[in-house]
Amino acid sequence: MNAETQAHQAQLHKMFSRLSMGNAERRAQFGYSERRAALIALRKTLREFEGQIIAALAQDFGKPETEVRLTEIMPVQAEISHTLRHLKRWMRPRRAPATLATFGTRARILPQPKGVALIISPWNYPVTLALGPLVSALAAGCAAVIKPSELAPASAAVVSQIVAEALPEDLVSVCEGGVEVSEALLELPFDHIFFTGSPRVGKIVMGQAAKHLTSVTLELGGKSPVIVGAGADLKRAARIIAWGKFANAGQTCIAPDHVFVAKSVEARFLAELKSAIAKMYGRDEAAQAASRDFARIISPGHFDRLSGMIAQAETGGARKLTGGESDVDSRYIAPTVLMGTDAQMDVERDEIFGPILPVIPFDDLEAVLARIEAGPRPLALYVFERDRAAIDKVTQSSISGALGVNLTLVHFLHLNLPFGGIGNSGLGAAHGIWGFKAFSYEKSVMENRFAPIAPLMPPYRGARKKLVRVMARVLGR
Ligand SMILES: NC(=O)c1ccc[n+]([C@@H]2O[C@H](COP(=O)([O-])OP(=O)(O)OC[C@H]3O[C@@H](n4cnc5c(N)ncnc54)[C@H](O)[C@@H]3O)[C@@H](O)[C@H]2O)c1
Repeated sequence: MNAETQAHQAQLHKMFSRLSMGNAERRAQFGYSERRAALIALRKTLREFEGQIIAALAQDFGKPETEVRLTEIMPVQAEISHTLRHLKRWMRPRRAPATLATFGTRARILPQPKGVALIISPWNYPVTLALGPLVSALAAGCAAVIKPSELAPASAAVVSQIVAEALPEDLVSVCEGGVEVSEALLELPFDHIFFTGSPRVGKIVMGQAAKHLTSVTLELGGKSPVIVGAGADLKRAARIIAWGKFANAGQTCIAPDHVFVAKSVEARFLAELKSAIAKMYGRDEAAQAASRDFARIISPGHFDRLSGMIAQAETGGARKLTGGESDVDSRYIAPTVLMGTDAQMDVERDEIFGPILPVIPFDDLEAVLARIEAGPRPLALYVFERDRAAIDKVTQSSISGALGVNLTLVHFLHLNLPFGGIGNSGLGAAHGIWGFKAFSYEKSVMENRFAPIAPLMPPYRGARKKLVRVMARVLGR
């Protein structure tokens, strides 16, 4: 470890100590009114920084202004408003009725802040995925350290400014920087880690958390399949799938990764898909490249990875329905639909996380469900159908973080639903009360009023022995 790294680590240590030393005081003083005030301050500052947020995301990866408003600013505002409406109820201790064995006691469940939380966020929605979890942390009464992604540095700087402006530094700190900052932070004994990112790094985070037995929420990624059944409204399905895929240039954790389409409607679906893309982003290659509504790829590394996926698929015999054009300087990859891909190609094996959509025809829904079952658990699974029996079949027989029927993406906005994955796509959940619970510990508090405890104590002889035997029999029933 060099001197600079050592100095940096000492600095992080100091920051962590400052935050965690205030834990007991914070529990006593960061009550409903104070949490409410912090959330209102965050909402106000977010509004004041709208212009800077839009500029930062344009700089980081050409994210269109309207998409920024819709997916970076509005979701955080909505999370704050929802929390303000419900926080008092979430914080209230819940009465736990006595059971037969605990007759004579009074009990309640008291949600308490876990302490100091670490929020590690990715680059693809750099504001929403840093400040959204922060809303839940503050609601729960935690202090927090945010580590934004180094791949979206302008957005990370704005997140840092917003936090510094809205909240005291002994409550929330932002640590900008790369993997080394994340690694140094993961050495510290945080009380909860909320990680959003890839399954690969999620495993590292969980491994590091295990060293301190720190609890984790893991919001991960993976391949989210779409099933377009023979009974789907194809025009509507095509538009909704194209939007879900190509928003943020496909760099969305719950973006449709690939489409399975019933063979009987494949040709009509592909025609509708082509026309939906043309309608949204432009009729020809030049118009699409000039579209102000289509984002760029985050980094040269990801640009190369995605270009490699297209090249490998084409070499292996896949055909393009539309797209495939790219420009390395601006990191532009056109909305691309591929047909004739196979299971050996990277595009069918790895999470795509870019504007490439393989469309795979099927004869047998059972076989599609078996293939999904055989792979890692998806974060989202989408089905487009009008036939209720087919929808029910997919709903009952599949496991995924969420199931969207005749929609893509918008379940992220439903704050009365838990948002999270299972297995490879994550652990735990975010949003609304589930976000609050992620950062809270539910403490059992039990008071003795007139519980008959004395007869349970030794020496076990005579009448007492008999009584305990009868009690054990009755209570064990
Ligand atoms: N479930 C969700 O809500 C959700 C949302 C957005 C993105 N994602 C997923 O995130 C991924 C894309 O984001 P990304 O590329 O920023 O993910 P990533 O896992 O590469 O990085 C996420 C964060 O982890 C840090 N990090 C990277 N390597 C690390 C290491 N070795 N040790 C410690 N920290 C490290 C990064 O600095 C960054 O802040 C995709 O897989 C996507 O599906 C999931």
